[in-house]
Amino acid sequence: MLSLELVRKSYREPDGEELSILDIPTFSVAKGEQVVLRGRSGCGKTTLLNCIAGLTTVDSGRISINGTDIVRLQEVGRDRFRAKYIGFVFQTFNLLPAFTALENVQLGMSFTGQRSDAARAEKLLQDVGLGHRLTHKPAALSVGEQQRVAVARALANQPALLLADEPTANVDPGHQQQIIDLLREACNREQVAMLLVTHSPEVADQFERVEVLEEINRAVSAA
Ligand SMILES: Nc1ncnc2c1ncn2[C@@H]1O[C@H](COP(=O)(O)OP(=O)(O)OP(=O)(O)O)[C@@H](O)[C@H]1O
Repeated sequence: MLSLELVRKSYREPDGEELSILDIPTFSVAKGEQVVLRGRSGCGKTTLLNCIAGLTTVDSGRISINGTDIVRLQEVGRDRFRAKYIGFVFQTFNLLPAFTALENVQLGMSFTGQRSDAARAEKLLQDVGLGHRLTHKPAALSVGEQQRVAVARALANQPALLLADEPTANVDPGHQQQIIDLLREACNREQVAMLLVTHSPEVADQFERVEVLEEINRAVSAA
């Protein structure tokens, strides 16, 4: 469902130098497959997720999701595609502070153009154990609860691909496993493919497929 071919991404340094971050000959994830992505700090994991989500443009290459090469889409088309097919759980949650937990999840739906479905949003929040926190705003939620809202929001549009960037990094150890279990259950239930970045060996050990970015990325191995 996800396949990358000859994907290159570099950043321009303040001194004008080009810094090559990604040079990936090939990488793919099958429908419903759950893959962990590891690698040293700064090797390009977040950059890769952002490229796959179309949040960052690549220099060249092909990123195909369900048969559509998102690199070839114009910005508006890419935004629509992302809203429809991709769920993203960020390390820092990125919840909208002025909106309640329920509204944050509903907003995840409205971006896709589908009618905002309060019943589904409520069910998603119940599934992550927050049925009693629907009308609370992020500031009134604990860090672990905020991350659970973010998980529910990422699933709101019934994505085909879930990208999770260190979703347990800011959560205490007691809640880490809960977040991982929630993500895995949701992916199993809805046949969602997942690419999960984590630094935690305990988390990585729970997955059948663990990829190390340095091993699939020529830019890093050459550095
Ligand atoms: N917008 C940007 N402009 C210039 N350099 C950037 C930009 N974003 C990231 N970088 C650099 O690209 C490299 C890869 O960053 P990235 O955030 O993808 O790494 P990472 O593997 O996710 O790191 P970590 O595990 O610490 O989160 C780093 O050296 C970073 O400083």
